[in-house]
Amino acid sequence: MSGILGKGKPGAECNLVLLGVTGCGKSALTVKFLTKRFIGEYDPCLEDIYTSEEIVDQQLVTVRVMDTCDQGLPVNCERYLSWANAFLVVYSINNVESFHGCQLYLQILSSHNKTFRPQTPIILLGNKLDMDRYRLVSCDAEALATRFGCLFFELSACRDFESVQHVFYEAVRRSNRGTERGGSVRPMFVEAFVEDKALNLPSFFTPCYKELPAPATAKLVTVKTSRAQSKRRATTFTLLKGFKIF
Ligand SMILES: Nc1nc2c(ncn2[C@@H]2O[C@H](COP(=O)(O)OP(=O)(O)OP(=O)(O)O)[C@@H](O)[C@H]2O)c(=O)[nH]1
Repeated sequence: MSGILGKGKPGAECNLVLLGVTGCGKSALTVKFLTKRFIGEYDPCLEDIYTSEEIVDQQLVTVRVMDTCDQGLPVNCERYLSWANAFLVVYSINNVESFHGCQLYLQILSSHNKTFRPQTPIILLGNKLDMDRYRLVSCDAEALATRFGCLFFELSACRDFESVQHVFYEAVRRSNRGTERGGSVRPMFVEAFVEDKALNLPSFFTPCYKELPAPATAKLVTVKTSRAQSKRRATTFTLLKGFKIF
């Protein structure tokens, strides 16, 4: 198992796993990536895998996203450890416990990576950037990302879609690079991109509360239920119907 985004090869696939304590926004980020919408209500017991055909760097990729539900501490990690091509470890910037939860996940992933080659890329994600005025986690996160050699982004599931898509696409790219990921990756902030004019980045990184039009590229293709330990099964349709979409 490795990043399998083969150049020019049809049928590239990438399995992404979202980890983090309850309420950090894994489902909101997943649904935002898949539908461009922010979800306000959710079923905290849902764990599913969603599949979407994406064009990443001119390459068609089947991206599978596992939105996990550990209901507290990480358990039965085997269900995603060898399945994943990249991990997105999520916390809320306004919740210290969620940040502590990330540290636990990073330790598990790190020890898995020590025995697993090529190493599976990890991205640390500070979610709920729109709650910046209630921020409780800041530079600790940057230090944690550096310590575990992962990329670091801050973003918001209820802000612009492009920032969320950028992070998911970066996970796909990293999964392809595999061992190229060094031990001391420079931490990155989505918001830092906005301020760094020298980088000459496209304007879509500007934070934005406005919802974008209906999904075009992020169409849902298939849905598989594969919960090793969660309580309820549901198709994407039911999941999306069950959510209140703003
Ligand atoms: N303000 C704000 N709220 C968010 C954001 N992302 C998620 N939320 C809210 O946070 C709550 C939890 O979000 P979920 O996406 O269900 O969190 P989760 O990590 O999937 O939680 P579990 O399914 O229990 O593991 C919901 O009320 C969301 O509406 C965000 O970026 N900003």
